Amino acid sequence: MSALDEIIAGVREDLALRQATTSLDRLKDRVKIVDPAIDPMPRFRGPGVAVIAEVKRSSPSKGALATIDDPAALAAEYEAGGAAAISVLTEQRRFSGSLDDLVSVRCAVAVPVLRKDFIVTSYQLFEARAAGADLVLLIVAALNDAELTSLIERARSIGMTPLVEAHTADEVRRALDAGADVIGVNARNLATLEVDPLTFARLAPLIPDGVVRIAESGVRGPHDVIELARHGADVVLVGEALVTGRDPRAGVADLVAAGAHPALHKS
Ligand SMILES: O=P(O)(O)OC[C@@H](O)[C@@H](O)c1c[nH]c2ccccc12
Repeated sequence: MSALDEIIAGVREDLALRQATTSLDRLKDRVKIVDPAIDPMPRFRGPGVAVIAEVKRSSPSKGALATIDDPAALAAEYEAGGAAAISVLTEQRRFSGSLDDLVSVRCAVAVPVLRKDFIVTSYQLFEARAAGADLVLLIVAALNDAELTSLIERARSIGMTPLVEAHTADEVRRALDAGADVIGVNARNLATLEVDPLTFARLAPLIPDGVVRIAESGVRGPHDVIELARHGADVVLVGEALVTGRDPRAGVADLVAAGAHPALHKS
């Protein structure tokens, strides 16, 4: 089994437990009363490189990264540093996250919040929206074409923006065919968990102008942001470097400053 298959098997078990205690109808009722989702597009398409800062305690490849007792406080620091959005890992077994983390973060910041998880059914989309998420991650490698198309449409129908993640040229093509307008190029191969830093440069030319290009994983600092911007990144998504760094607010501010450099004018 690939690393991704193993993670998804665990996700499905945890999902079955939640489905047994909270009905879809109950989630739908909650979705009707939460604040409407915030549109991240103006921030993503604005000048400079937008930074999505991630609340990430651990990962299958690196193990424990940071304790993060107060995800809301961390998110507030990210926002103060200029983050355009906050990503919250909600997967429990490998990433030590939860939907409760997302709820706390949503209450603490005004910027859009991304549910970062392994979404395989529309139930998880309603959970995300009920918890206040504005964006959801959809991983092409975890879904067939029909599932991908229907999850994109369903996410939009309840106001959320789908961030569709690809790691290969074929996955970029599948994302575009399914109607994605925000594509995350993950430098990490989720089957082997290895990072190839050149992935974004290789795949970005396959993503047409008008579709938001997000570079995900392995971004260590301002230098990488400049390099990714040169290859057409509109947004960078950063976890490890920020949660293991000394000052999350300054860490985000440094990335934002690097991406705002006038020599990097976006078309
Ligand atoms: O911690 P990093 O290397 O900055 O990476 C962040 C983010 O890209 C990574 O957490 C991620 C990208 N795609 C995912 C899918 C599921 C879980 C996690 C991820």
